[in-house]
Amino acid sequence: MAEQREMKEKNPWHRPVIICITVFIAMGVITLVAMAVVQNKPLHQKYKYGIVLDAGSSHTSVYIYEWPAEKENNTGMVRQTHACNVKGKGISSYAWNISYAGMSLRECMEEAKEKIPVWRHPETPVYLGATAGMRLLRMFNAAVSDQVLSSVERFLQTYPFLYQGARIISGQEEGAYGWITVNYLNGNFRKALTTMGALDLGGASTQITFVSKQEVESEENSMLFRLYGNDYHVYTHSFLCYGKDQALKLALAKQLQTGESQLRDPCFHPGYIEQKSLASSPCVPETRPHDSERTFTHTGTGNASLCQEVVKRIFNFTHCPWGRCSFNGVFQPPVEGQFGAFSAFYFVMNFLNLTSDSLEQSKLKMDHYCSTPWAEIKQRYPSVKQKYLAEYCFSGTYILTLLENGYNFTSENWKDIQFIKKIGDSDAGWTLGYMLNLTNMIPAEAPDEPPLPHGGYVAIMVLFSLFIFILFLLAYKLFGRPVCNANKQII
Ligand SMILES: O=P(O)(O)OP(=O)(O)OP(=O)(O)OC[C@H]1O[C@@H](n2cnc3c(O)ncnc32)[C@H](O)[C@@H]1O
Ligand SMILES: [Ca+2]
Repeated sequence: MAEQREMKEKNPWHRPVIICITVFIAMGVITLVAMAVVQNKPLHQKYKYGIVLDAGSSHTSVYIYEWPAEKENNTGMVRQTHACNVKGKGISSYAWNISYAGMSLRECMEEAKEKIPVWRHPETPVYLGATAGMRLLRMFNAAVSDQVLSSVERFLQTYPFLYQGARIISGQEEGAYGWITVNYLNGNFRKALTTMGALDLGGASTQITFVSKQEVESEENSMLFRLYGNDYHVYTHSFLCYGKDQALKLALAKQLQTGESQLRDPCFHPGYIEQKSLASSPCVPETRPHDSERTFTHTGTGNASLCQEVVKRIFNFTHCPWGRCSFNGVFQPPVEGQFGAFSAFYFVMNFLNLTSDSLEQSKLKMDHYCSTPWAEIKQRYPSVKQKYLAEYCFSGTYILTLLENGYNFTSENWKDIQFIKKIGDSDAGWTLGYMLNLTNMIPAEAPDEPPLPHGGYVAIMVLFSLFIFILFLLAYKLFGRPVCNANKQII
């Protein structure tokens, strides 16, 4: 019994004071950890929004982007939350029906109003950028292109958003913003990784943009960006009239040069026959404004190698005033690194199932595809829009020729081209880069970041608190003598 009492007296856990102290320490540790968690927990996510309208030559798309409000200046935070395709053709097609240009955007803008919380509307910027279709219209008739822009401007101003302007962006901007988009979405700027080039094929123009270690001989093709503390010397060029719709017009015009009204075309399937007219375009010298439209009977013969010969004729590979050129006398350093190829590069290569083939395999597949009778193609793909379907043989051949003979990709570096539509949730294209630039969301210098991420900070707090607690207990066990015990002995 006496032994038991002695053990009880020696065992500090039986004393209320010790129990109280221990409970207080435990509560202190819990409070410390809880405070660290609460203090550093991200606040309830509040998002900000931005709207960009891509007024392309073939159609307009409305993109909504969002980013956490409190992380406005952190890169990698902006993502696309919604995309809406405007019904009908691009705004340049309203040249003779101007008042409807703005109205055509109604459905998609109403959708944007619903998707973005009402209280954010007044601070949500809206930008409209028009590309090659409007560049061509401006060349064709500058007054009319101004009126079309005014029509969309007036319409967009009727919305409760923060209207930031509607303008025709330059080919250089289009290329550069596409490059910014793909590298931003891949996190290449943030991590200071090697960047990837961007290839965009639209309806009326095409862009090539990449970082080159070699000197860019022509000033108009050279751009310097300082992003996130690093300098990027970028080569970019936009070929107006070399989008896939205008390239087809160029190819038809070349073949129709002989003045015949019958066109036997190797770029269309055997059995394909249509009455067509070559609508006027500033891209095709033979059909300058006011020329009467040329009507002809378009018959397919389906031969990919002959088609490639036709396509090659729309490029000038001989004239080059620089050290080296792509085509039409345009300077281009040798392609280097990985490339992301999007828009029609993706639509067409994806349809033809060529996104992971070698250059040689792709050519063989094109031979087979182009020679397939039109009736069989229609039967095989009943749900595909007939205009696209009829043109895939031409478009595929055009893409292979543009990449190999135009930009000088080879069998060796063909695998460096990735045909992409989206990166994460966001479409590859110039719009995101445009908005990031106009809202200053990619800083020139890397902002200071906390040395530890939130999770790491909390984990370290917890571990240290536990460590101190255990140390305290150990110290007590080894050296501690309760004060009340000593008092008892004196009495
Ligand atoms: O950049 P610009 O030249 O102004 O043109 P755009 O912005 O209107 O051009 P897109 O990238 O939207 O489309 C490029 C072309 O691809 C066509 N296209 C779109 N979807 C397609 C699909 O699924 N299959 C084949 N072609 C398609 C479209 O009609 C255009 O001719
Ligand atoms: Ca485009």
